[in-house]
Amino acid sequence: MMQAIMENSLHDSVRSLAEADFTHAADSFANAGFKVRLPAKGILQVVSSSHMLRRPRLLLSVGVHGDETAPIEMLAQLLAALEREPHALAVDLMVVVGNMAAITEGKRFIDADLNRMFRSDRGDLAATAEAARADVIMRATASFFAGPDADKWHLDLHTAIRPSAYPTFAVVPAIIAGPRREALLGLLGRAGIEAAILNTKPAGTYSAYSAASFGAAGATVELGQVGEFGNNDLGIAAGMSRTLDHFMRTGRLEQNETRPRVFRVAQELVKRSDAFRMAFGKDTQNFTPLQPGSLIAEDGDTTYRVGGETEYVVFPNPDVRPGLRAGLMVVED
Ligand SMILES: O=C(O)CCC(=O)N[C@@H](CCC(=O)O)C(=O)O
Ligand SMILES: [Zn+2]
Repeated sequence: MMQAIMENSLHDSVRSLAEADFTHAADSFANAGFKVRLPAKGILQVVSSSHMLRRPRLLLSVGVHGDETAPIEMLAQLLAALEREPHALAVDLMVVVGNMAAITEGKRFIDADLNRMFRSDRGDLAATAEAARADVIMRATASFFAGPDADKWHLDLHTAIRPSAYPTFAVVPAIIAGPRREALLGLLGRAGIEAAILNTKPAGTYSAYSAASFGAAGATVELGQVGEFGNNDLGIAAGMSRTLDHFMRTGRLEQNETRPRVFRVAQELVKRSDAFRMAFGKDTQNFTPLQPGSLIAEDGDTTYRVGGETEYVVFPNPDVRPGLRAGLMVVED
């Protein structure tokens, strides 16, 4: 994969971020007077050195799944522009390149899905390579978000495996409520995110961890589909790129009336055994509607059926390990 990046002669900044090399960024922000920390490989923290300044804290993570490359390209461009004028940074910023080994291999994960490990109880995932990486990321996240009074944000940027009726959408931890949820939906709408799923089932994801542990307003954001470096349609991510650029340079969110279409999780499909079978193909596109009462999946004695209203299937994946989420069924909120 890295060789492919070289051959495509993509911009150096993409290669640096994909290889989690923050040397240039660290120098640039440090020379501009920021406190820069590199708590672990693939993690950069840039904070104001003035205690007087109360700035929003923004965490941007990419590559939590190694084959989801578009957000890496998008963020590399944003960081490269900021590095050229580092004084413009108006937020405290943390950048995480999630699963570096998987990025190098162009795979979703090496041993197991990193985005199910942001919790203390990992069951039989505890011995995987990704568990150690999750520990490192969680420690760095805790140090960045320490303290109760800051305005905290976390956008975990992904791409989806299959096509979607809404090419851009977000999964929003339902624990984010009230004005914080409104502000987050405003940010997502401004960024052109078409749908937002309110999720009450955290499933060990990174954005759910930041929300539950530190009160960060945030989401997992799907920006199009999985693709190789150099083959991504970054136009899909252009709205998010503009919105993040504005936020990082002003510390403020633009006013905005547009909101994503809001859904909420009606049921989580958990694969309990290798007998798990879905009633439709795993390439079924996200937000495909299923009629009330229809069969969703069978798993030994367990049968999943649509409830009393139309449900839409999101992330259908029967290939996950037993014990993990094999899909979400969502309804209009
Ligand atoms: O397209 C798929 O099936 C998976 C895309 C993806 O990685 N989605 C995230 C969503 C995380 C969340 O629910 O907040 C994931 O499954 O980890
Ligand atoms: Zn992902």
